[in-house]
Amino acid sequence: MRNYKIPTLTIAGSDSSGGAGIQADLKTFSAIGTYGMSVITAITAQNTQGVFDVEELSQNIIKKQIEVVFEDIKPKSTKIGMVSSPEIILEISNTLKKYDVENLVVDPVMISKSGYSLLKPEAKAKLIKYLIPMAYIVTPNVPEAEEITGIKINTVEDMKIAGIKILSMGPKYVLMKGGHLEGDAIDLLIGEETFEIFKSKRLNRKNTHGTGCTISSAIASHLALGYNIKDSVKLSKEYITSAIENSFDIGHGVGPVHHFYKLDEKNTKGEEKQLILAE
Ligand SMILES: Nc1ncnc2c1ncn2[C@@H]1O[C@H](COP(=O)(O)OP(=O)(O)OP(=O)(O)O)[C@@H](O)[C@H]1O
Ligand SMILES: Cc1ncc(COP(=O)(O)O)c(N)n1
Repeated sequence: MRNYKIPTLTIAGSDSSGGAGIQADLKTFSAIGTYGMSVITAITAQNTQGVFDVEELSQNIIKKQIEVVFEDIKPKSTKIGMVSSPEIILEISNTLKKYDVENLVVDPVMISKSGYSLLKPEAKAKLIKYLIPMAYIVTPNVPEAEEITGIKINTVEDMKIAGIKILSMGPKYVLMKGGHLEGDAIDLLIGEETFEIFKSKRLNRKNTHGTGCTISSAIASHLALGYNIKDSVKLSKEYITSAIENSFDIGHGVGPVHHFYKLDEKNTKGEEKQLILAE
């Protein structure tokens, strides 16, 4: 059910090496089949080996990007990733409040896989106060959920307790991602009357740069295409599992996951299209 005319927006940081951030989000939107748009909050000088520098964009240009997008092409879903500072969070929250924002996915990005702090410590309280309550779904990983709730997470039961605490902060749903625990990769979808477990085998792969950005953008894409929350998470979990399974070595550090661009089943003459894979 791809629809290249369904607009989906990411508000996030740029990753110059293309594995995470805005670049991963736009690749995911295209692969799943929606029209991707972007509001850049910060530029990172980043590669597979780490984040080397960050420059935040001004509040003014962040606000203007959001305004001109919403006033021209209203997104069917919006995903928020790296937001960096308290001022940027306030600007995004105040600007989004002027619009009818559908399907807001908040990925509370804090620390990159390489250990660089992408959210200033003083911004955490603002993220909790302003962005989490606006969200349709929040997608924390284990360390992020620990930061947000103050609860230490070692087991799936702890994930559930922390997830329920985040739900009480105002979003409609929480997807607690268990990629950082040991054993199977277990994610929990928690809502007022919802509790679903999404489980996949843990894949032994080193190249997992951008997994969090990818699954949150996949959820945003599926919601925009009209899937309900459970199906959106189920299909997005399948997407990230296959993207990790096919992740590859590029650069000298932790490489990116692989985005599959599915072709539409039929071309305009109704013929089956052939996918040609390059070696
Ligand atoms: N080794 C793995 N094998 C299979 N699935 C995994 C693996 N690692 C992570 N996942 C899955 O990938 C998704 C992202 O989870 P993770 O907890 O890694 O997010 P994240 O830490 O936010 O990512 P990032 O480090 O990019 O910010 C989840 O669905 C998780 O279960
Ligand atoms: C701009 C930006 N946003 C998000 C991430 C998190 O992704 P990861 O944890 O895989 O490094 C990142 N590295 N860079």
